[in-house]
Amino acid sequence: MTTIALLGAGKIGEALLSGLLQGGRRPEDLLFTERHPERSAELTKRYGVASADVPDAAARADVLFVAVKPQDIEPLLDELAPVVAPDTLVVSLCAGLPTKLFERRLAEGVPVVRVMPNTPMVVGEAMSAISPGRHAEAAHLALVEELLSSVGKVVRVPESQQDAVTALSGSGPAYFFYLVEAMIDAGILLGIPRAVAGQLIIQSAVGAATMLAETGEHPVTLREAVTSPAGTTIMAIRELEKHGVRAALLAAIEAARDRSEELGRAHEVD
Ligand SMILES: NC(=O)C1=CN([C@@H]2O[C@H](COP(=O)(O)OP(=O)(O)OC[C@H]3O[C@@H](n4cnc5c(N)ncnc54)[C@H](O)[C@@H]3O)[C@@H](O)[C@H]2O)C=CC1
Ligand SMILES: O=C(O)[C@@H]1CCC=N1
Repeated sequence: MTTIALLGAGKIGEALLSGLLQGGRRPEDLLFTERHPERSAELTKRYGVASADVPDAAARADVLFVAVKPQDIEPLLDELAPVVAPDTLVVSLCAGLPTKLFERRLAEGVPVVRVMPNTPMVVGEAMSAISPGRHAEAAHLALVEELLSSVGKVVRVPESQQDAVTALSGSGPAYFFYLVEAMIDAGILLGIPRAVAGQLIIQSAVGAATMLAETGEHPVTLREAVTSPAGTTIMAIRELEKHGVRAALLAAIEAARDRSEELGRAHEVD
């Protein structure tokens, strides 16, 4: 059985740990490293998975998932460099960091796969985009695809698109949460109790997302079906257009893409 170690068990690391267990991986085939001892103890208690230090994880695991913040990567790379064997697969979940960074710092030939997942991983509905580094072969990509399929959907993209993917689906759930939050506020404005407004908006979001996923219809077609001539919806759409919501989304996602590129440039390699 493949042994998998998660390096950094925060929000994404824990979501992956939990998803891999739900997908049938045994606790004894999983390990994690975590710099906060109380966090380690909590996770071991919750999932029955042992913690390890970085050299131990590198010695025992076939696959290392790197799930620390991009800003915390350098000390981890210092620890990993002397202990990662060339046949260990390194999978980075870090926003912005190019596979070249890992290839430059780790032993020659170490296969690296870059992944951009998202937090719906906690409910098995992640969208993960994967890209191979220079030494990653078809079998490595297939293994990463299989592992991430236990926590959601997976697509393959060229690494040159990963900063854009980070802005779209990596950060994407935050934009939907923001929209839901604003719509619940609108319910409060209109005098609906918060709990009822929440129920109305969340079920509308679930229904709309399910229609998008299951009907295969274009979002424009689905929106037009809600928008009756001289009805209520068109009055709201006019306000959204007047306030530049579409342009704001384009600019917001472009800014997120730029930040992902900037996070990578902080560790610039040729
Ligand atoms: N939160 C999100 O929605 C997404 C995050 N990501 C990426 O996933 C990575 C993790 O993000 P989060 O889980 O949100 O961050 P987080 O801050 O919740 O988790 C990072 C964890 O790594 C631990 N850590 C840091 N340095 C360590 C070291 N040297 N050894 C062991 N543990 C160490 C920290 O104690 C923390 O628990 C980031 O690189 C982020 O860009 C990717 C997609 C979505
Ligand atoms: O905000 C961030 O930097 C991370 C990466 C994508 C989603 N969250």
